[in-house]
Amino acid sequence: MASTLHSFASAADLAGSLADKVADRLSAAIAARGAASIAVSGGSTPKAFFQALSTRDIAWDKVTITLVDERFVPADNARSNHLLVDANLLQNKAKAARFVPLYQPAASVEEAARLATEKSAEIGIPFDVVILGMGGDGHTASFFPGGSNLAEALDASTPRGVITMEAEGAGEPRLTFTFSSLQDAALLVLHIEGEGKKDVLAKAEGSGDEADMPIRAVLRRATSPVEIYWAP
Ligand SMILES: O=C(O)[C@H](O)[C@@H](O)[C@H](O)[C@H](O)COP(=O)(O)O
Repeated sequence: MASTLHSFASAADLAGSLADKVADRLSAAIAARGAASIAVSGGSTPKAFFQALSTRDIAWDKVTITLVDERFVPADNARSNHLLVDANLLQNKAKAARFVPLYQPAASVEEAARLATEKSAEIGIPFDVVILGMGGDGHTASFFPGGSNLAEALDASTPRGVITMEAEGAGEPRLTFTFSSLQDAALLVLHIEGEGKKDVLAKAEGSGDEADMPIRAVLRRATSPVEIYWAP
C-alpha cells in the first residue's frame, strides 16, 4: 500500500501534530461506535508524542490502549514498554483510558502470548490507530531480522494475536502482535526521528528481502496507507 511522508521541523512539532491526528481518529471511532482502540510502540521515540496525546480532550474513558509489542519483563522493570506508557501516556486526561498489557506473569513467554491473545481478542479488529516505530536494523514491533518466529509474524495468513519473538537484537524474549493484527489499522503510522532513521527508511523502501528489514512488510503489504511521521 502507499505511504505518505509527513516531515516536521522539530520533534515537538511532530508530537503535537501526530497527537492531534490520533485524537481526531479516536474521537471519530468513538462517535461511530462508542469505543476506540490504539496500539502503540515502546522505545525512546514516542515519549513526546505520548505526553502531547495525554493532554488531548477526548472521551478517554471509551479508549482502549495496548502495545504493539512488549519485552517479557514485569511492568516495574526499566525495559518495560508498559512502564513507558504508564509514565508518559496514561497521564493527564488520558488517565481515564483502559490499558491492556501484553505482559503478565506466566509459566513461559509462550503462555504469556496465549493469555495476551485472549485478553486482546475483543479489541483491534481492526485497531483504530497503530503507531509503529523502527529500529536501525529495520525492525518494527518485535519483527526482528533473524527472529525466532519472524516468518509466522509477517505471514498475512497468521491469525490476529500475540506471538513470541526471540532475536539477537531484541534483548529479552518479546511478545508482539502479528503483522495481520496491525496492518489494517484505520490510521497506520510509522513514527521515526533523526537523520539516521531516515536513511534506514530509504534503504527499507529499496529492493531487498522483508526478512532482512521487516519494516518492508508494512511498507509493501499493509492494506492501510502508511503515514510516516519524521522529524530531524
Ligand atoms: O519494544 C520496542 O523496542 C519497540 O516497540 C520497537 O519496535 C521500537 O519501536 C523500535 O525499536 C524503535 O525504538 P526507538 O524509538 O528507541 O528507536
